[in-house]
Amino acid sequence: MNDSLKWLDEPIAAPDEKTMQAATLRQSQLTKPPGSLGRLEDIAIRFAGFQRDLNPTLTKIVVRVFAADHGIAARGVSAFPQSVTAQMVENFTRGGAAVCVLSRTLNADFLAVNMGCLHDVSPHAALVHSPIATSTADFSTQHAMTQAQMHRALKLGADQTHAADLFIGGEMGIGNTTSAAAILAALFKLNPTTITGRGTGVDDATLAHKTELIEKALVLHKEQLTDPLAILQCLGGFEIAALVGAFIASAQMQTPILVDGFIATAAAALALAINPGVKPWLLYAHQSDEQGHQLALQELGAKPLLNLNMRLGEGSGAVLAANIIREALALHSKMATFAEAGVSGAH
Ligand SMILES: O=C(O)c1ccc[n+]([C@@H]2O[C@H](COP(=O)([O-])O)[C@@H](O)[C@H]2O)c1
Ligand SMILES: Cc1cc2nc[nH]c2cc1C
Repeated sequence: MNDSLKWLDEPIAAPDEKTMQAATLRQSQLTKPPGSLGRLEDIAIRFAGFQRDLNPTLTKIVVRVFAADHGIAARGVSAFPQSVTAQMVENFTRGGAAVCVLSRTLNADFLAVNMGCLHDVSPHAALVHSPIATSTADFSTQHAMTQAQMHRALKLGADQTHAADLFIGGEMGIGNTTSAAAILAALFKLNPTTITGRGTGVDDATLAHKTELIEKALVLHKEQLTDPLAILQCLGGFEIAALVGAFIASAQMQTPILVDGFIATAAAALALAINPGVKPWLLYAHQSDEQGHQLALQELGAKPLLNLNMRLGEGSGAVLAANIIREALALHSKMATFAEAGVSGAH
């Protein structure tokens, strides 16, 4: 691997088995029929392993929303104009976007990261300005980005991670469901018709056009689509590359990651293909309404926490689902045991 990418291969420690065993025992002693808190029990046990602490908490939550424009969007694959990417970045900095509202309730450490938009964005304390270019190139005719651009985007994403109780990576980029569908089709060798969806809400004709462009791109780049980094370079976006870098770096610093919707899942799939050690640190927040997300989750063997028919992106589904993790951890550490409460155990 190229020297500037060596960090991607750095080993990732596994969550602590001993603490998970102790947490499993504690779950069996809490005042409830065994297993009755369902997946909330597994979440608490996993977090005990993440934090090497029998009483894990969700206090420090880092939310980073990476935004970038896509060359493919000029082909008319979205229901919205490309100018919306930069406009939404302004909305993130002013706190008016869905992910901002949800992050505030959670008291999360929130920042937007401009990875490269067609339109200027005003400086703001809640905005990291890291543009790589004004947009990626149109991947239906050329590589979406140069190798140097991809390396920078991966590193800039990694730079946004910190040791924390949870990392959430969101994205914003008009056209990025086309990029994410192409990535997933290439990575899992799927027929583009099964994985391509309506994104922001395109009509039937635009969906057919979008699918055709992906089919064309997969043929054009065929020879190169043999490893995850080449797939990212040919078909990705700067914000998607930043997510890949952030997911790998988070796992390397033993910070669990809550994956959001369709685009974040494409980034997680690439991160896993690059460094499989990421796997135990990933949790999946929700099944997006984007057609293809269910299939992508299935390919990953991932079981999301929620299905609320959301398809917004921004990290919104993940920030929402973090509330469930917080409650799972509160139950785990604050419920009384049978012995403490004087409640009889099972026959
Ligand atoms: O996260 C998802 O599952 C999701 C599904 C559909 C759309 N989006 C968001 O919508 C934008 C991309 O949609 P589009 O139609 O422009 O490709 C981008 O900003 C995403 O955050 C996100
Ligand atoms: C308004 C709007 C907000 C978004 N947030 C994430 N993707 C988005 C796409 C649009 C169009």
